[in-house]
Amino acid sequence: MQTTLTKTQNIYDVKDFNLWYGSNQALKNITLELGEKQVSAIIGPSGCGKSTFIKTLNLMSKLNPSIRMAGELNFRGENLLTSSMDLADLRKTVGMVFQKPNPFPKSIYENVAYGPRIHGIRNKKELDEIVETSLKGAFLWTEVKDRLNKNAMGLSGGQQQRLCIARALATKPDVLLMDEPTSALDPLSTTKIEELITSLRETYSIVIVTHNMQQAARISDETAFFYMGELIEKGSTQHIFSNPDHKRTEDYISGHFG
Ligand SMILES: Nc1ncnc2c1ncn2[C@@H]1O[C@H](COP(=O)(O)OP(=O)(O)OP(=O)(O)O)[C@@H](O)[C@H]1O
Repeated sequence: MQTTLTKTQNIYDVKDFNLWYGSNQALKNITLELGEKQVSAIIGPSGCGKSTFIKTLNLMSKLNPSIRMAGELNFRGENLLTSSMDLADLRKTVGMVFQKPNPFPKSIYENVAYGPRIHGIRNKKELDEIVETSLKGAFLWTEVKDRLNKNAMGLSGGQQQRLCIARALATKPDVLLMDEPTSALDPLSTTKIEELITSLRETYSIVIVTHNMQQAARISDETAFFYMGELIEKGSTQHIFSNPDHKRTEDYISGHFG
């Protein structure tokens, strides 16, 4: 469990947020704030809406035409549901890492340089610097610095996931969304990613969906518990794991259901 940081401001302020897949309502009246430069964990049983929620934070949900959203999804004070913010700009600021590592079938270098190139950086020296800084930031540099031109698909699963984190860091985001980033990894790779998240928390606001209670307890500052599309409670991780307000939260954390 992380020591509490002095909270400067909230990066997200979600109010009365609802989401439907066709006629099926997956998120119901969600109201919560997500703090800047801290790790916020989203937990809850399968199907409670965790992935749906995290995907709305960079409007990935807009890719699915059956989805309808209502309410407020304020990012730095701007409601993403009504704002004209460019989606590419939003996704540059709000990076995402998925459950299964998904590097491009290109070289390690090209995976990291891809985002900055799309955003107009052409200078080789500048790209070299971004690639090195991002790989260092993702704790991968020493393992790959001598084979940057080798295909990323030749890396181990854990290395691929750290490469995906480096790829997200390369566009200099403020927020990192991580949807079960370690569920496909072995325990050693999981530990490395957890250490990485703890180090990134100094610089980035991180939101992580996890099924792993110990992981949420180890790395997050705040935890939100979702159940059947509703937010049951959210608070400091210490509070949620030691003395939650709701019995359902306690039952879930103690393994009585889910
Ligand atoms: N693409 C989709 N189309 C229609 N319904 C969906 C879609 N994705 C999710 N749902 C529904 O939305 C609800 C929430 O699903 P979601 O995947 O967000 O839950 P989750 O908590 O992330 O689950 P898990 O822990 O199993 O990944 C479920 O009822 C699910 O069936």
